[in-house]
Amino acid sequence: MLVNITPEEAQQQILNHSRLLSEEQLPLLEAANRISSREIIADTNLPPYAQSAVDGYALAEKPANGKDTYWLNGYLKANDNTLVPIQEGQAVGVFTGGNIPLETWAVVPHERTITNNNHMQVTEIIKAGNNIKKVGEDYAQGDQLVARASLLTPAHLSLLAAYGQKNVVVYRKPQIAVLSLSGNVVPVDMIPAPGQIRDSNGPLLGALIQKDGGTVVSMQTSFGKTRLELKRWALSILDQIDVMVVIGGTYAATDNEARLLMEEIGAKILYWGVDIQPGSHTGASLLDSRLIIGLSGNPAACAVGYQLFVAPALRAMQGLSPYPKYLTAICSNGFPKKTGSRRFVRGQADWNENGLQVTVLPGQKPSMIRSLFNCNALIDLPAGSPPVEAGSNVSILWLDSTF
Ligand SMILES: Nc1nc2c(c(=O)[nH]1)N[C@H]1C(S)=C(S)[C@@H](COP(=O)(O)OP(=O)(O)OC[C@H]3O[C@@H](n4cnc5c(N)ncnc54)[C@H](O)[C@@H]3O)O[C@H]1N2
Ligand code: MOO
Repeated sequence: MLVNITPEEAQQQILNHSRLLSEEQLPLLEAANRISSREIIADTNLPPYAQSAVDGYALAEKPANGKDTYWLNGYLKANDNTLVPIQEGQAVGVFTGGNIPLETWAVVPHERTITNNNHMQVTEIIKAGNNIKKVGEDYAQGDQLVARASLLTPAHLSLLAAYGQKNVVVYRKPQIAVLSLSGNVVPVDMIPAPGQIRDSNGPLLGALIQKDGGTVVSMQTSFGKTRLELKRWALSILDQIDVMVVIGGTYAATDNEARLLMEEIGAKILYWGVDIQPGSHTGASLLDSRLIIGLSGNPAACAVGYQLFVAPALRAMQGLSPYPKYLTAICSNGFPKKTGSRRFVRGQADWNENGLQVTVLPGQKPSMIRSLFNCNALIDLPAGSPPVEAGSNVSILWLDSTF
């Protein structure tokens, strides 16, 4: 077992055991915000035929001197056969998105023409190819429509619909169980006695897990449960889940509830203790190839631990790049404390005319929830850093799933 390691070493341990999930096929609309598990290649051109971009007239050739009169040879409806080439001196009426005759030189919008019985005169200069949507100008046969492991956006859904894909194959959602193990934590619907607090970390993680594409299969507190009941619950839920997150009970040297529970159910401890603040009391284990991740109980420690250790696992399991982006930002208000261990300070990052700025949010004690509001970045301060002066550069992790 590794002890008191760096967050990068802990992430590596977790990623070593974050298996890519199996696939499922979903109707197109249900696939929004899911991760494609296959590359999709265009089997035809888009558009498949040359089409008109306007309601107007397809011309056989360039108008003489920029203006000319054509013989108007009827109208092509959107689904009419267009294999008949347009004849010299002719114009054919066409519709937006509809087919155009073979060998059309350009299409002129009807408001740039004057028609008189079977004659049509072009009133403005146009150029070759004007208002023609060329075959494959959007996507050509063989182009990549969706890369494997892409987050399916509204643009993807639109493109897949244009290609007639009613269903999409995606990675299934990671299934997660959350257990709050802290002795003084009670469920949300209970009135806490003196010394007790409500489980606020469970819902925090539940919401983050859903943002990161997971499903919360079960959320429990240890309140009122015997050790044996907790053990039975953990073992019974195991075959329904991919990851178990255990909150709290991670610290005490001899009475470490989280580690004891993991060991009692037969999990192999991968590491315990990570050299960071907040959230140093954190560890992970493996049971039947499932990860059990233990996070510190203090709310901000639990939140930081989720971003550093749980979110990367969920991303990796769905085929996404596990790591959040590291960026350099100007710290607009500074941070007054020097650091002992490496510290992850909650911040709000945004761009303005001076570049990327980050503001240290109020309420930085690990026991407080306040710093999670508006937090979209973790400021990564190295161990032994002096206080951060306002206006200096800091390194930030740009969070994918904000609080
Ligand atoms: N002598 C020492 N005492 C403590 C140390 C230390 O190094 N030496 N570290 C402190 C730090 S930092 C933390 S973090 C906690 C870690 O404790 P645990 O992970 O064992 O967590 P618990 O004791 O179970 O809980 C701590 C605290 O967190 C709150 N909590 C826990 N679960 C929840 C929940 N589901 N929702 C909301 N809040 C929760 C609660 O206030 C607990 O009292 O140890 C310190 N002590
Ligand atoms: O895990 Mo504690 O800060 O280190 O809250």
